[in-house]
Amino acid sequence: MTTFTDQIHTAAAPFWQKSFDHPFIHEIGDGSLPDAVFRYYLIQDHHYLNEFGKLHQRIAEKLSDPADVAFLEAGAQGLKDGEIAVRDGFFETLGITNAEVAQTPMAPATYNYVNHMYAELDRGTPGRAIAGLLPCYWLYNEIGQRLIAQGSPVDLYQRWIETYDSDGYTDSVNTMIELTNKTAAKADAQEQASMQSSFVRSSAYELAFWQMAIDQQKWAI
Ligand SMILES: Cc1ncc(C[n+]2csc(CCO)c2C)c(N)n1
Repeated sequence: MTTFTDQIHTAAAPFWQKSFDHPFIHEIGDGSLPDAVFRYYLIQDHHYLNEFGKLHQRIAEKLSDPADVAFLEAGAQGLKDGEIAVRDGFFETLGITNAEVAQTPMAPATYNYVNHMYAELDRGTPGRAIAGLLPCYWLYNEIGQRLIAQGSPVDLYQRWIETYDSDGYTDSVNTMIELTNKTAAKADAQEQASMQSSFVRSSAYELAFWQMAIDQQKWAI
């Protein structure tokens, strides 16, 4: 049976393929990604992850099923203890200080991606916001699985890849997929279409995020 998430995955497939083929991903794999690009990515991602955690909390406040609330609250907490903490090690390796992070504004692509997810919640529904969170989990898992086979000759990039290929991480992806399907099952066709566009837009923003890092995108012209 085709599930709702199979359907939206197919709708977003061209964006996902472009992420798999993106120079950022290839260069993580072969180790040629310039330090400065990875640094900029990490600083922007720090801003992104902070908002992503807050979004989990905000969505949880609007749901009633205790299991769903618990999963999203654990996600918010897990981000603080897990992914964000792992990144602290990366920051140390690359000499990224809190002051540098604070002084670096969100790049346009980061700002647009984060604001898209808030808009799906505040001007839309919790279901659309959940669909907007899903590419983050799922795309990185597919990228991790593709890259792990080859590995990276650069230790830091290898550690980045391993973050997205652990069993615990794959479990959280599957729970997020289930939550999206459960939410879609309660939605009418119009709401399902809105959930799909939220998912596809987040997939487009994921693609833009790699290029943002390569360009070290800024607001100034
Ligand atoms: C732009 C961007 N998109 C996705 C991820 C990956 N990611 C961020 S939070 C989370 C959930 C559980 O840790 C996952 C998988 C990232 N780091 N940056």
